[in-house]
Order: sequence, then C-alpha cells, then structure tokens
Amino acid sequence: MAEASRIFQTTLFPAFSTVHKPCRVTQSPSFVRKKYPTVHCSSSVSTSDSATAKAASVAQKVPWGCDIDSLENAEALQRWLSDSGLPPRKWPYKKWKWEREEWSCPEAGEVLQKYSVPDWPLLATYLISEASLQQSSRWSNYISALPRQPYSLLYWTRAELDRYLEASQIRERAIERITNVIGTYDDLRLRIFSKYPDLFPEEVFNMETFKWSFGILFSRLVRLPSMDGRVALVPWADMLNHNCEVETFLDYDKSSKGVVFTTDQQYEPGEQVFISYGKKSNGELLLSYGFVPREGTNPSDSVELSLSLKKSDKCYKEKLEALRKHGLSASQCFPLRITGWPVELMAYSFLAVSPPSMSRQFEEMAAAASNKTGMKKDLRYPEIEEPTLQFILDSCELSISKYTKFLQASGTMDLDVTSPKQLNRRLFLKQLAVDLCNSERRILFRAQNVRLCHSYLSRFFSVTVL
Ligand SMILES: C[S@@+](CC[C@H](N)C(=O)[O-])C[C@H]1O[C@@H](n2cnc3c(N)ncnc32)[C@H](O)[C@@H]1O
Repeated sequence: MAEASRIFQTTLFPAFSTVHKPCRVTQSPSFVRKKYPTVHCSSSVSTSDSATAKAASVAQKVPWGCDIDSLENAEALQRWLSDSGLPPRKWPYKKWKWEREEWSCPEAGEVLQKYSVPDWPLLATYLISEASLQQSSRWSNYISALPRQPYSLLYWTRAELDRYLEASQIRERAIERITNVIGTYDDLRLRIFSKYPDLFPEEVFNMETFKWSFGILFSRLVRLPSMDGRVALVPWADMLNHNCEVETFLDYDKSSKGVVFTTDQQYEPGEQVFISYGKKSNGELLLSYGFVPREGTNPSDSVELSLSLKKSDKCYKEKLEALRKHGLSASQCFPLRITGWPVELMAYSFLAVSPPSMSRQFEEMAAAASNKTGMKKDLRYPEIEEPTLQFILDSCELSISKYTKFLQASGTMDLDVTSPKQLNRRLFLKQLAVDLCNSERRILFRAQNVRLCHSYLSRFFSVTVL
C-alpha cells in the first residue's frame, strides 16, 4: 500500500506542514522470485465520553460503505468482480484492463483538473463523488463493500489520542495528519467547492465524508513504482492483508497491462495470501491501517526517540542557532530501530553534550543531524563518545518511564463507563495502545542493553548506524 508520508510530497496545499521530519530509511526494492505465480489483480479507479459518542454518531453520517462483517456486501462485490472480468481462482490470473478514472460527473472532474488538484485530494473527491451516486456509479459494488469506518487513527478523537497514546510520538503524527486532512478539505472548499456548489454540494462534500475517503486512501491506496509512483485504488487487490515477513508488493505490469504481484513463497490452496504494505514501524501501521502486529514480529519496527538540548547548557544559544540554521530545533525526534539508530541521532547527541571547547564543531554536528544533503557522514568524536551514549540512554530512560506509567495505569483504565458499546470501543483502542507501547518500549530497552556490554559498543555503531 502507498506510503502515507508521500501524500505530503504530492500535495500542493500549504496546509500540509512538514513539522515531523523523521530520518526515513528508504524501502528496499521489492524482492520477487519468478518461480512463484504472478497474480493479476484488477482494474483501477486510477491513478472524554461525549467525544467517543460523537465519533460513533459521525460514522453513521457517511451514507455508504458497510460494516466490516457485512456478508451481503462481500457477496455482491464478489459477483461484481467476476462480472467485471476477474477470473475464478486460477493461477496465473489473466490480464485485466487498466482504466483511468472516469468521472460519472465529468464536469466535476474537469473543474478539479483546471485547478491542478494533486493525486490524493483528487482521488478523495472522486471517491466521494462516485459514492454519492450509489447504485448509478460503476463502482457501486466496490464502494458498498468498503468499510464505513476505516480503521486508522483518523477516527480516534483528540481525547482518545491523548488518553491512550500519551507516551508514544505516534500521537503527534496522528494529530498532524488529522490537521492536514482538515486543512486539505478547507482548502478545497474555499478554493473550489464554494465556487461550484452545484457540482460539490456541502451535504455530500463535507468534513465527515472527506475523513472517510482519506481513511480509505490511507489504508488501501497502492503506489505503483512502474507508473512513476502514481497511486491507485485497486479493487480486489486491496483486500490483501499485510504480513511483516513477506516481501511481495503490488505493481503495474506494462506488458500485461494489469496490476500484478509475485508471491515470494509458496501458498497452499485455501491459505491466506499476504502482501507487504511497506517497511513500516508498528506505529506507522497503527496510524494508517489501525492495527499493531504481534510483538517481535516486525523487523522494520522503530520508535521515535525525543532528544532535547539542556536549557542549563552554557552553549545553549550557540547550539540552538546552529540547529536552526539547519532547520532543526531544541527538541527533535529520531527513529530508534531494532537494528540500530541513524547517524543523525548520533550527531544531534554529540552536539547536545559537546563542551564549549568544541564550539567550532557545532556547525558540522548540526548539519549532520539534519542531513539535508542525504550524505551519511559518520562523525566520530572519541573524546565525547561516553557522555554522548549516556545522553542517549538517559533520553531512552525518560521515554521508558512514560511508557511504563501508561502501561501500569492501563490496567485500571476504562472501568468507568456503563454503556457496553462505549466499553467495547475503549477496550479495543486501549489494547491497540498497550500493544504499541509494549513494542516501542521493547526497542528502548534493547538500546539500553547495549550500554551494558560496552566492548560490543564500537562494533554495534560501525555495523548498525543507519
Ligand atoms: C487494504 S485493507 C486489507 C483488506 C481488509 N482485510 C478488508 O477486507 O477490508 C487494510 C485493512 O486490513 C486490516 N489488516 C490488514 N493487514 C492486517 C493484519 N496483519 N492484522 C490486522 N489487520 C490487518 C486493517 O484493518 C487495515 O486497515
């Protein structure tokens, strides 16, 4: 599935901020073993209590989609897929025609094209437009089988994010994402919808329907590398679940003109076939897809570690100036992975602990911490390596204490509600949060353990600094 962070690169709207700037490790190319079957998938639709109750009632306002366990809609989808050309289970599937989006209301499509609306908001608007046509849309069966309330942090209220994700940096990412979605909708409304109310009436194109369509896109959109990274909703293929251990990705196959994937392992008939949604951490999977893999099963797992300059530092002002020059601030997050930490984290930590006598190096440390150029310069300052490691471990300790506080409190949380529906939702969200916090705390513990075997340390750095 598409990497959600890319939304910010394809969107022209100023509402999308770049506040969160993690040092991303790029996804390795998909590994495909040709001896296993290539599967042709489908055509494409193109390139506090009151808060909880409100969230539940809001979902009812989206008049399409279905409950996740709707057998009726699933059967209708199955019939529609077969009628549209998806062959019965057979390996390999024959090719299926690629189709670009055609608006049932062409005037609406032309207006969005005139305003050069980027892929994500364009698809979100297209999905709402087709959904509102119900049976008369050619995608009606597909849209009816989409979840009415996609699982993603977009559907958590602010109170729920604060309550359950207090310890995790994913809370900030979720708030940022929700703000961006609201900003995108407001921008479309002001610039376009308000000028064409007949084409984009507010009863249909509103914040709730946009939240739904963005929730669908975040959890189902596919990025197609061989179509210059264009994104698409691919019926049928978007029913595949994620497995952290498989390396099977969807892509467009130019020769057969269809979306295909090649499995990297043999499956028995009746066995569930998985794909990979990308090398994402547990937090990122929760953010976009609303689930957390079992602890210890995700080799791409990471936790955002927050590092800060000490206000009592004699060189606080100079260090902050150097950081600001490179687009960083006095407090910054870096990904700590199971396999190690990035050079940017190390560079920031060197800067944070370096004494006044090293002021001439502040600039190069800040530059390496920002790593705007993409150069992975492995800085070495043996004289401050020890306090630097201590600084990282103290930061881990601080973060661990927040997770531990939440995990201890979670045992007695949520017993104060009387409605079974409310209780179910709370228990479900709490379990997701507990799973996430356990997996993130585990990575922090692991980083701390490295301190215990110092002799192993230098080898660790040279091998695992990313
Ligand atoms: C692209 S859809 C996959 C199809 C989904 N099973 C369906 O039929 O709607 C993504 C959603 O599937 C669920 N999902 C995918 N992989 C999962 C996994 N390994 N564990 C739990 N839920 C998963 C999540 O709810 C996610 O938002």
